Amino acid sequence: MTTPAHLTIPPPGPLLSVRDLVVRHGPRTAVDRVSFDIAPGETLGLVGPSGCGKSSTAMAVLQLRRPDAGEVWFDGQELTSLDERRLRPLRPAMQPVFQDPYGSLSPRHRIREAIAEPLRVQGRWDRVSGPARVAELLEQVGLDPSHGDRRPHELSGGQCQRAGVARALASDPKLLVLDEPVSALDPSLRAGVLNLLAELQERLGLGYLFICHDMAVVGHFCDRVAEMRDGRILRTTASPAVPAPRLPPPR
Ligand SMILES: Nc1ncnc2c1ncn2[C@@H]1O[C@H](COP(=O)(O)OP(=O)(O)OP(=O)(O)O)[C@@H](O)[C@H]1O
Repeated sequence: MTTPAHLTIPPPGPLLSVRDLVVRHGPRTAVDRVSFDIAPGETLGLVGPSGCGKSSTAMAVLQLRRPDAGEVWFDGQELTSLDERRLRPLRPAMQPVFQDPYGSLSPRHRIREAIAEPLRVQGRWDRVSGPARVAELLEQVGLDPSHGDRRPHELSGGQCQRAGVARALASDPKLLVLDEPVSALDPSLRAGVLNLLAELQERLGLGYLFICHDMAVVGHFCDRVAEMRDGRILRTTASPAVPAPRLPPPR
């Protein structure tokens, strides 16, 4: 039986749509008219040799570095045309997770405080629901409540990266920009963090821009892969239609 035309639901539009993005560092064009889309719940891998412009693309998508040209449509809004005041309320919905798990958390603050900070800054903290939300986030990323009382250097790299993910999730994001999120981790810890990211995506419908130089990881983890060279995207290919098996858990 066919569905009447007036009852069909249109497919959701892209969560992120990047159009002809240009980023220059002085005379050097690091990103040269790059375009791509990411749908809700989708992972786009961005791969390419060192210096090809992956991180510059990520920073420009996040508007942490304003691009020199092009458009970044996120959740229906064009970000490059917004001034900082109008951008501020949109920033929580797109969160970065960087390579160095220790570098993205203040060494002075306990993990619990680091996760609470976005809730406080965004005016979503109260004495009852705040600590409960932090406890829930710790649990969501597979950390014990006791990890919340430690400082970053008292955690392993993998635990610290999980804490960084929990802090990103505290902002209720729709998009995570993952810039080499497991490259600095001991190989035995990588699969655990990647499996966590896959589970969170499934549960929360997050879109991921996933920067990585390890093609084996990219093949397992991404729906589509964009290959970058010299600031340009050479091609975008789909991963195999059959979902790849989950990576084995860490030993
Ligand atoms: N802040 C900056 N000032 C000047 N040049 C920069 C700056 N950031 C990046 N570049 C240059 O822009 C180009 C792209 O760098 P980018 O870090 O985006 O590449 P990448 O693909 O992420 O590299 P890697 O994999 O090594 O992190 C490189 O030539 C780099 O040297």
